[in-house]
Amino acid sequence: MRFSPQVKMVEVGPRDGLQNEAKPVSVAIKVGLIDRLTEAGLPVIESGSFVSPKWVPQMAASAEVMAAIARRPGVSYPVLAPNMQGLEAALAAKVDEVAVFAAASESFSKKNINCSIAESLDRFAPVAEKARAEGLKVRGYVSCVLGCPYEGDVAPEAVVAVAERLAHMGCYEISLGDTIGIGTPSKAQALVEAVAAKLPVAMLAAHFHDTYGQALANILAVMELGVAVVDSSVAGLGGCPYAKGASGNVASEDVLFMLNGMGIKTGVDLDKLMAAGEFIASALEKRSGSKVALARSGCLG
Ligand SMILES: CC(C)(COP(=O)([O-])OP(=O)([O-])OC[C@H]1O[C@@H](n2cnc3c(N)ncnc32)[C@H](O)[C@@H]1OP(=O)([O-])[O-])[C@@H](O)C(=O)NCCC(=O)NCCSC(=O)C[C@@](C)(O)CC(=O)[O-]
Repeated sequence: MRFSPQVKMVEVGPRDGLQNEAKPVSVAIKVGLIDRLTEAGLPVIESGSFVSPKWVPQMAASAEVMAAIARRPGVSYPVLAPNMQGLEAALAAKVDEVAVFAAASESFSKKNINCSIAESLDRFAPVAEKARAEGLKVRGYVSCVLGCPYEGDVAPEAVVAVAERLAHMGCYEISLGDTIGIGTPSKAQALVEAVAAKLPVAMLAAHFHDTYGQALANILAVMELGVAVVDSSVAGLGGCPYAKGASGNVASEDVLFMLNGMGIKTGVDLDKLMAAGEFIASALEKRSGSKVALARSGCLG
């Protein structure tokens, strides 16, 4: 199959990236980051998470963030909502999209959201129903699609079962999360083939962490099968609080550099994206996790 001529880049840095920061990140910095990402032309910017502040303190001020960002018409600013309480808070914050997040591994589900996979899906169904009734789009995540930090290998059938349930409850897109970044291209392709046997490939997003340096290769591998939605995190921010040692998502700058080089359209401006990456790396006093950013700043070689 030929690559899609256009890829939708879903920026998850302000949520997936920042949720893992040990030191508090101020609302002003989060807003500064999201506004710069909007300026860069990203069509979707996951901007917060209405989860328990005891579980993920870094996302506690998501309502303030949502109130302060400059929302550009046509751009979606989703937030995570694990239950009705989260959805009510998201509705009060006037979000346009929510994401529910399940796992393909029982142990991860328990550690991450304190319930079994089946319980989580039963909990998400009314959340999705109400969100859609309120006019919101609903996205579904499946974590641990290529491996689990507690259980090791995860069978593609386990992922397929969860992805189907999420699709049936009305999720318009299913994001396949390699939470610990352990997948390799042939495994990523086998997974997408298994899910795409049941759901349209146009519904699938690649959400690959870069722990083992495989993310870009895995993205390319699944793009060969028709995947045209890619989640990424500016400056390669993040990890997962419930997957120790997992590094951030693949860096958005690196994904965009690859797509630009292949002539694939995204609508995202690399220079402005790099400016957003520099802003957050400097605010966090960290070196960027993007190879492109390091190369451009002369830090490589
Ligand atoms: C799901 C729960 C809430 C269950 O947590 P629980 O303790 O089982 O919930 P509960 O219903 O028994 O409530 C306990 C307390 O939490 C409060 N609470 C309950 N719900 C909410 C809410 N929505 N917002 C605010 N507060 C909430 C509730 O009010 C109560 O407060 P208390 O009476 O003790 O003061 C908890 O486990 C949780 O918040 N987990 C969050 C986990 C998380 O955010 N993980 C990171 C995101 S997932 C991820 O990163 C993976 C992904 C998506 O990126 C894809 C990939 O890479 O794989």
